[in-house]
Amino acid sequence: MGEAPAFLFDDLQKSNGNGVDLFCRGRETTTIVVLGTKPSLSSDLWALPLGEDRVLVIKNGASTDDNLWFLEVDTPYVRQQKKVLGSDNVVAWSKGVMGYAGKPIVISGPSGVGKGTLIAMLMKEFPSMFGFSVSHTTRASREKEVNGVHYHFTERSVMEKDIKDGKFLEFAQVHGNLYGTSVESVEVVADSGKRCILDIDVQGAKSVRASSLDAIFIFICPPSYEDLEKRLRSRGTETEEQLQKRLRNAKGELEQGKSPGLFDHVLVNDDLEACYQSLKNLLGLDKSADKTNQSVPKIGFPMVNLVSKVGNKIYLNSTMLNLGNASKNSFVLDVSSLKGGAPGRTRGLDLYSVFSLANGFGMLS
Ligand SMILES: Nc1ncnc2c1ncn2[C@@H]1O[C@H](COP(=O)(O)OP(=O)(O)OP(=O)(O)O)[C@@H](O)[C@H]1O
Ligand SMILES: Nc1nc2c(ncn2[C@@H]2O[C@H](COP(=O)(O)O)[C@@H](O)[C@H]2O)c(=O)[nH]1
Repeated sequence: MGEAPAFLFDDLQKSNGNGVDLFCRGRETTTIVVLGTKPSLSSDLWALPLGEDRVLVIKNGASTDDNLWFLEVDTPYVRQQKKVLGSDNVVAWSKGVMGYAGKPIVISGPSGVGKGTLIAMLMKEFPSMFGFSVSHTTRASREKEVNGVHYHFTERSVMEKDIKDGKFLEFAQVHGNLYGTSVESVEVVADSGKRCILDIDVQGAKSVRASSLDAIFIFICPPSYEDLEKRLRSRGTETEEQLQKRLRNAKGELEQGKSPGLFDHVLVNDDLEACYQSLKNLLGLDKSADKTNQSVPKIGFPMVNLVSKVGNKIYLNSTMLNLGNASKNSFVLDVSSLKGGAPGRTRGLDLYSVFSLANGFGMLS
C-alpha cells in the first residue's frame, strides 16, 4: 500500500553556519542554500516526499511542537528565492503545525480613529481567541508603552537589515518612521492557536493583500475629519507638529480606504460601543459566541515505526506509544489542506487516531 515510499532520513546534512549546507547521499555531494528555521536533526527521522514540491520530515520522539517539519524544494516561496539568489539549489525549512486558527484580521485606518481602542476591547472580551501581532517600529516609545508588548522598538539599521533578510511580511514608512510586521510576530500568535490581529496602516494593508497571508481586511473610518482631530488631540501623545503630519496623512488614507478590492469591510467609529458591536457581528461573535480557545487538541505520536502514504493521508504506526490501549497506536496524518509554508509555518495538518482492522483502518477520534 502507499504511493511514495518513506525512507529513513539518514542523509547527512552538515551546516557551515552561513545557511549553506552540504547534503550527501551516497557519494554525491551538492552545495545547497538552506533557508528558514532549521530543525535540530538526529538520524531517527522519517522523510516522505509529498508530490514534487516538498518533503515531510517526522522527528521520532520529538515534542508535539517539534515533530513535523517540511523541507520545501519547489514551493512558490522557494521558486521566488531561487530567482532572487540566482541559484537552482535552494530549499527552505518550514515547521508543521496542526490545525488552523482562522484567518488573521487586518485592521487599518487613519491615526486616532480608534483602531487600538477597538482591538483592546476585542482582546479583553475574548482573551483566548485573539492575539495581537506586535509590530516593529523605529519611533520612540510613548509613556506606558512596553517593548515587546505594544511594539518591538528597534533601531532603523537593524530593522532595515531584517527587512533585507526577508524577515518581514510587510513594512512601510508611516508619519516619518519605519513600521513593519515580522513573519515571526504573526506566526507566534497562530502557534498559540489564536487568531492574529494586525493593526497596520493602509500601505501595510496593501502589502499584506498582495502577500500569501489570507486575511480579512477591515477599514475603520472616523465620523468626520473634525472628530479625528479631536480624538488625536485628546489622546495627547503627539507634539503639535507630529499631530499635523498625522492629520495631513489621514486625508490620503481616507481616500485609499476606498480603493476597490482592498478592504472587505468598512466600519464608521462614531459611537464606540456601536462600532465594537458591528466589529463583533462581522467576525461572527454574537452574544452566544463561545469565548474559549477552539484550537485543535494536540495528539502526540512520539515513536513512529511504520509510515505509508495513500493520496493525502499518511498512516503512522507507533507501537512504542503506551496509551494503555494498543489499538490506539495508529494515526492518520491528513495533509490535504496544507496552508502557508516558508518563510513561516506550514499549517492545516490534521491528525487523528485510528484502529487496525483485518483489511484496513477504522477511525477512533
Ligand atoms: N468612538 C470613539 N469616540 C470617541 N473617542 C474615541 C472613540 N474611539 C476611540 N476614541 C479615543 O480616540 C483616541 C484615539 O484612539 P486610538 O488610540 O485607539 O486610535 P488609533 O486608531 O489606534 O490610533 P494610531 O493609529 O495613532 O495608533 C483615544 O484617546 C481613544 O480613547
Ligand atoms: N504598515 C504598518 N503600519 C503599522 C504597523 N504598526 C503600526 N502601524 C500603523 O502606524 C500608525 C501609527 O501608529 P502609532 O502607534 O505610532 O500611533 C498607525 O496607523 C498604525 O496602524 C506595522 O507593523 N506596519
